[in-house]
Amino acid sequence: MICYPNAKINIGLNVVEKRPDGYHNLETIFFPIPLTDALETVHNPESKEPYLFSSSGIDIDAKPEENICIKAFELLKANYELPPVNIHLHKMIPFGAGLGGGSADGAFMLNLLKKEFELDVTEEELQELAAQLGADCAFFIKNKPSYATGIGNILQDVELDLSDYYIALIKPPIHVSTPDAYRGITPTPSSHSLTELIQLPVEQWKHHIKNDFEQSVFAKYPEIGKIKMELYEAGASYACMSGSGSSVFGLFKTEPSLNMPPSCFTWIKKL
Ligand SMILES: C[C@](O)(CO)[C@H](O)COP(=O)(O)OP(=O)(O)OC[C@H]1O[C@@H](n2ccc(N)nc2=O)[C@H](O)[C@@H]1O
Ligand SMILES: Nc1ncnc2c1ncn2[C@@H]1O[C@H](COP(=O)(O)OP(=O)(O)OP(=O)(O)O)[C@@H](O)[C@H]1O
Repeated sequence: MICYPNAKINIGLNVVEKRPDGYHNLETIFFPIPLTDALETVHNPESKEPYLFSSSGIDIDAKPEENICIKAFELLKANYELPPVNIHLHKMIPFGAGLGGGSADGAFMLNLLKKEFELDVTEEELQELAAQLGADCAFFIKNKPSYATGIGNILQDVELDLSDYYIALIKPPIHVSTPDAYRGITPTPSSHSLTELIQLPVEQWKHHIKNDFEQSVFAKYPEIGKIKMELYEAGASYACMSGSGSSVFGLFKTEPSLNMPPSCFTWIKKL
């Protein structure tokens, strides 16, 4: 069986407070986008190993057992009977990008194994397992535009139709560490909820919807802030860094023509 784990963008992100466990409570809108990896499982009854893992595409430079797909497999196997399986990941979503690609692979792996082996596991149970893999993973079980609070794992559906827009996604060759990005922030409660602010026309979002990571990340890596400026200069209705960076996205009414350096990953698509 095959599936296509997709990336997400964060439309606004407010880091509200630091928790005693070291994590942060936040407020964000998760929006799925059609930039995908491919993940395949093949039942291999002859194998003596619980899994055989292979990968292609972008090299993520991790041992198989460090791959979040395998962490998801092991987590499910600790709770349910799983026969031997061959797993192949074709990696296309840049990582260290704030696009949640690793989290998507983990969550989709859980769903794929559930389907392949017809496991009796509810969506709620899958969400709980996913949350153990990473703060962003629970979202990818639902994979619908969502308002997220808590550490990003308390989810509420939101109506958000961006099908009139093109998205341009730019990832410079910079890896932003998520824990470092959180350390760079002074948490502040927000005065208006993002569920209210996304009701405004997209053209007004730039005056109201921000990503709290931008200030410290742009100060450390001015190139990322410059990309956001260039997206506005190219006519973006709204532009924002995704998650803790380093990718930046722009929403455009018409297909943009961009002149980004070849070292940047550039992806443009009608939503
Ligand atoms: C920046 C975001 O992508 C926004 O969607 C997420 O908050 C990050 O989610 P993620 O990559 O799934 O994060 P995890 O792998 O669970 O955590 C990585 C590290 O980020 C920090 N972390 C993460 C999420 C959160 N709400 N507060 C945190 O402080 C913690 O130091 C944690 O050790
Ligand atoms: N399937 C996977 N996809 C991406 N990275 C993975 C995966 N499995 C393990 N990793 C490791 O996780 C690290 C990337 O995590 P990181 O959190 O930066 O990226 P991400 O989960 O793709 O997206 P985000 O930047 O939104 O959190 C890499 O160092 C990589 O070795």
